[in-house]
Amino acid sequence: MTALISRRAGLLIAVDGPSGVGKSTLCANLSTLLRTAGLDVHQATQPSTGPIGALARELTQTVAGHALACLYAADRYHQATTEIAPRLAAGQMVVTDRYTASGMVMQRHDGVDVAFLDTINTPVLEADLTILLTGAPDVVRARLTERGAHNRYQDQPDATANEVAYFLEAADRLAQTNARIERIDTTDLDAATVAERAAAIVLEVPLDLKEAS
Ligand SMILES: Nc1ncnc2c1ncn2[C@@H]1O[C@H](COP(=O)(O)OP(=O)(O)OP(=O)(O)O)[C@@H](O)[C@H]1O
Ligand SMILES: Cc1cn([C@H]2C[C@H](O)[C@@H](COP(=O)(O)O)O2)c(=O)[nH]c1=O
Repeated sequence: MTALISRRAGLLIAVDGPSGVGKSTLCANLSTLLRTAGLDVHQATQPSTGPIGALARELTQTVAGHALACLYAADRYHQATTEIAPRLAAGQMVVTDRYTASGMVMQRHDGVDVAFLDTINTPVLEADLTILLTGAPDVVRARLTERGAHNRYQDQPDATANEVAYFLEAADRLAQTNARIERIDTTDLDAATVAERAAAIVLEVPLDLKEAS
């Protein structure tokens, strides 16, 4: 897949996976470990903290389907050009909490078809590495329940099992585009161990990936 924005430096690391699996926890812990290792890390999140991201987050309760999918995709494109690409060009590593895979998955809950989601989520800026967190659905559900739902998707009892399956499918489709995906099964791992494994993976990403664009 051709990235439309050229990158001169820095790596884009996407952390993705089902709601409640531990993405935000990992992004915080991973960023700390990578900074300790001497890297200059910028933490991003999808939806972004910008105006389109705020709108997407707000409208998730009342808007559904194709319209919401396009709003999230618009936020991703805007964030790629205004927030992420400049950081990469300045030589920072960007760690993002959710990215393309979430776009390929989340509006499946609303019945949007996979081909449409894959098309609108063709990345304007491809992640150099996607770390997909997965886990047994009952374990992920328990984490989500303990933390509390953030929106209507997370309130649905069968959402977790569906998301676990949808993300694994999305990872397979991304892998077919030569995207680099690494899965971590978090079922039996504590948060510190997940972060250590993720940091080891990130630090092994070949630097020549930076030149791909
Ligand atoms: N490896 C782990 N083992 C056990 N609990 C964990 C682990 N990682 C995170 N948690 C806990 O699980 C809950 C959900 O974690 P977190 O908010 O990081 O998930 P998330 O994937 O970012 O969720 P969302 O997609 O809803 O934002 C939190 O209470 C967190 O402390
Ligand atoms: C990127 C993206 C996100 N969403 C939804 C999924 C979650 O319900 C929220 C983000 O909440 P979080 O608990 O802070 O992770 O946004 C989506 O529906 N589509 C997307 O592309």
